[in-house]
Amino acid sequence: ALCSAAALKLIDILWWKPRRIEEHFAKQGIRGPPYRFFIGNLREMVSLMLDATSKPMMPKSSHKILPRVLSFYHHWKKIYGSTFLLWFGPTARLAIADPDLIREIFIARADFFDRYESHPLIRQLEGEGLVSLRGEKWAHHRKVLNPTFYMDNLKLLVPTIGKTVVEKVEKWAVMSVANSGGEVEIDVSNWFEGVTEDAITRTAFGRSYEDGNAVFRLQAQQMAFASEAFKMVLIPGYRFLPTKKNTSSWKLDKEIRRNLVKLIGRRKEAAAAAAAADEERKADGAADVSAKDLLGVMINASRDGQRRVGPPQLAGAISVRDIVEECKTFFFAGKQTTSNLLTWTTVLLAMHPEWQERARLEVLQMCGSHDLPTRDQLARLKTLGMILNETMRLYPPVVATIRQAKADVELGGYKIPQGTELLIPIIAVHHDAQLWGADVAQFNPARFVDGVARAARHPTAFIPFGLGARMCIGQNLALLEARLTLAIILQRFSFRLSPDYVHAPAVLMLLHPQHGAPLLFRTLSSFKNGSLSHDAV
Ligand code: HEM
Repeated sequence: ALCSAAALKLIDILWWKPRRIEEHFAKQGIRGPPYRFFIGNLREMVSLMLDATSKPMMPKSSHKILPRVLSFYHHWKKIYGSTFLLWFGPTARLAIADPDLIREIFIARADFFDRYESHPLIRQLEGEGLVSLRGEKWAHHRKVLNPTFYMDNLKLLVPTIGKTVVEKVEKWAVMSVANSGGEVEIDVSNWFEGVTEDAITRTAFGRSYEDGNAVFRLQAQQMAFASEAFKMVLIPGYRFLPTKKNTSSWKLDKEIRRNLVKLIGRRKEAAAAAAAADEERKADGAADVSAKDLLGVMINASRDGQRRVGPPQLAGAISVRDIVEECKTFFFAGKQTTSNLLTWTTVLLAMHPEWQERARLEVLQMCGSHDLPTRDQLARLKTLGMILNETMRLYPPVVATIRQAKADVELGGYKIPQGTELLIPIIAVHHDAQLWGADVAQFNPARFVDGVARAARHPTAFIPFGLGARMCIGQNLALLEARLTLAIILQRFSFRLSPDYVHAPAVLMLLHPQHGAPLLFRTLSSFKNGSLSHDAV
């Protein structure tokens, strides 16, 4: 009897419930591709995606990338309108691209929605940190981690990150001068990852850079195993099987934890010693300047939590496991997002040399041709800011996000049952001609000349970092890093697309160039002439 009850329940989940949900939405005028047993619309989605990514963009330099990048959305939107129902297996997702409804979901009615429950393997990849936490634990972590991303704190990183970028690009200068054509070819999509990894390591670990780097190396390996395992997602319980990859991943997990526990111990000792020295310095009247790295603020919060009385969950103590998970999350959320932004910006500046020239002129006027840009100079690079916004409009690194209704809720007159997932296709909002005008597919940074609020016909038309309380915590860091890196490159090089570049934006979790982004860099004569180190080459 137990068996047949379970079987009935399964049939309900896989067949009757989806049919009821379809009917519920159909009555409200919301339609979509029909549900198919167990797989939902996955087969059509995969086939649309494979078809779209089998050929490059046509015409070659077009920015009309929605049909290629989010082919299933583009395809069904044409048939069912911009609000429609689709099926990720037996899970219903309502696609919503109306900016008024988006505002409701993220701001006015945010209490009714949560981050959706991602697949356990995705969670393993992204860590059980800020991105996936919910409720009180999320709120506590967000409060503890926020100060790390205040501009006053981040600006302390500018000289260190800047120096690393300069050292890295100096190698291009040497190579380009040595090459007969005077140019060097670099696949920037790989190259920028090195830069953003460095920045995120410094933000996370500060003074413990070397140790932090070792932890991130192990996490990168573990992420590679998790991505492999993701291919086996249809085998239930696969991630618990003692396969070779799984056991290696478990071993890595232990090693990461061991390293972090050691590191935390050392940091606690150093903090105690620094506090003692600080007392002495304060007695001498010296100023206290110290960057708050992620690890430091979490260690402090864990100590504060322990000091408070009361049951541990109420005290909100942050455990070593929490710290491990947050490290994973920040590595995951902070590295490729920013390197993708840098990649698309350089690709677009290579495609639009007139904007590259304007950006360079501004950088040279503001920062000079050799000096490391300061944080204040970077903040005043208006043209570069407009270019970054226009890049994120057309090529948002995070193309979509998902929410889940915590309870039955009404949204713009629609009745949404508890548990329904909402798919917000950020990129479709950014490519909507009704919001941006007839030139929506043109790369035109000038549309941002009077600020973001005036660029479109709706305040919620531009959401590359999300919206509301769960908006990206790393936004300041990402933009500061992007301005710094681009300013340093523009000071020293002009660049164009390599003849090998194929314009093929695609989504693999994030928006990335499917066939890489090879660009040709040439050292500027203004830079060569003034630079002793290059004259010597
Ligand atoms: C150009 C670069 C970046 C883009 C486009 C981006 C985009 C986003 C978006 C769209 C969200 C919201 C997701 C949602 O509402 O479901 C988000 C959240 C988040 N981002 Fe970023 N991000 C970038 C860089 C970074 C960096 C550098 C870090 C870390 C240092 C970071 C850490 C996070 C975290 C932790 C969250 C979750 C916040 C929360 O739920 O409280 N991101 N990001």
